[in-house]
Amino acid sequence: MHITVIGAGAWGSTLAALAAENDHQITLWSRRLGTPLLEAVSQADVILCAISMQGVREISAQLAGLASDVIILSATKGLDLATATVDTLPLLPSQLWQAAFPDNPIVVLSGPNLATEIQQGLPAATVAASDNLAAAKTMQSIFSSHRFRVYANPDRIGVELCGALKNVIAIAVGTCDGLNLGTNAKSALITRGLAEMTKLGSLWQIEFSTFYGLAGLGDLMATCSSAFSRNYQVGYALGQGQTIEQILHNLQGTAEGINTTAVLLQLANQQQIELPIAQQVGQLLNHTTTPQLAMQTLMERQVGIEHSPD
Ligand SMILES: NC(=O)C1=CN([C@@H]2O[C@H](COP(=O)(O)OP(=O)(O)OC[C@H]3O[C@@H](n4cnc5c(N)ncnc54)[C@H](O)[C@@H]3O)[C@@H](O)[C@H]2O)C=CC1
Ligand SMILES: O=C(CO)COP(=O)(O)O
Repeated sequence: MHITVIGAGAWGSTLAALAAENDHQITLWSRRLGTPLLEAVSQADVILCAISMQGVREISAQLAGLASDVIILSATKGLDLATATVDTLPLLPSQLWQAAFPDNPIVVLSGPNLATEIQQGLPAATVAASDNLAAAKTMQSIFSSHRFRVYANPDRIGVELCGALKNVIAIAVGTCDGLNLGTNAKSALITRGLAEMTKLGSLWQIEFSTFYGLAGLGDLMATCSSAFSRNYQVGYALGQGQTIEQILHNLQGTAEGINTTAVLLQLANQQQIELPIAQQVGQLLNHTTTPQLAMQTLMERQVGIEHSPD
């Protein structure tokens, strides 16, 4: 098949290499290359979008007149700040694609997939999620190999939401590690982070089981335990006392959790819900708390019942 990969960053180039290993024809497009976007997609059977969240709306608007059988595969992990209004939930990247191309099959690729490890040839598994199961299975056949296992899943929105939310928790867990607070604290934060993710998921009416799959718990574990994760790196450096400005100056690549935190804080405000971890991450990023105080605030919250929805 002919696959046009939009975005030649860490993830786009890694996915392009996986598909090329399976003898698919690849066109890699990046805004830096100067090739017209419409020319890059003119032969495509599949358009794989692996750019940062901030570019998805703009790029999807630039692509007009696609044949309705072109599959759109979204690999971005974020939430759209512009669509978080009082009456609507913020849109996920695949929903922006669906709005631009209502007749095309849309698939989301998400899972514990640190690009650096995959580039090193290490094994990994992921999820291709779509309400169009045939399209999800096509993605399985394009990307699966002895070192990359692709599971199909019908819960596109749930899988995609997990990928966006875990980045916020990874910033918190990175901060905890940067402060050297130990394994018990880290485990507590990951587990309560998963509870915060499922609480948010109920707004989208997401299947509980999705949170316990590769895109949920799987990706949460990977992102919260690896120094390759940019979100974890942001948190770790905050915990070590750096400012967000210093961190962003040195960061290689995108840490989507920063913008996703801003979207979640807006959502928490609109829906009048408490998101204890995201709220502390937001304050850290806005310089209105310190790493030590953020962790202390989480520890000193009123204790409650473990599996209560609040
Ligand atoms: N690196 C990883 O391990 C993984 C990353 N992801 C997700 O993939 C997405 C991209 O991540 P990376 O490739 O790692 O980031 P990166 O920072 O390496 O690359 C981002 C790419 O997006 C492009 N881009 C940004 N804004 C754009 C715009 N307005 N118009 C056109 N292109 C634009 C950049 O030119 C660059 O090619 C993120 O949403 C990330 O969460 C998902 C799974 C794994
Ligand atoms: O999503 C990822 C791993 O699955 C990559 O995480 P970072 O964006 O934090 O590097």
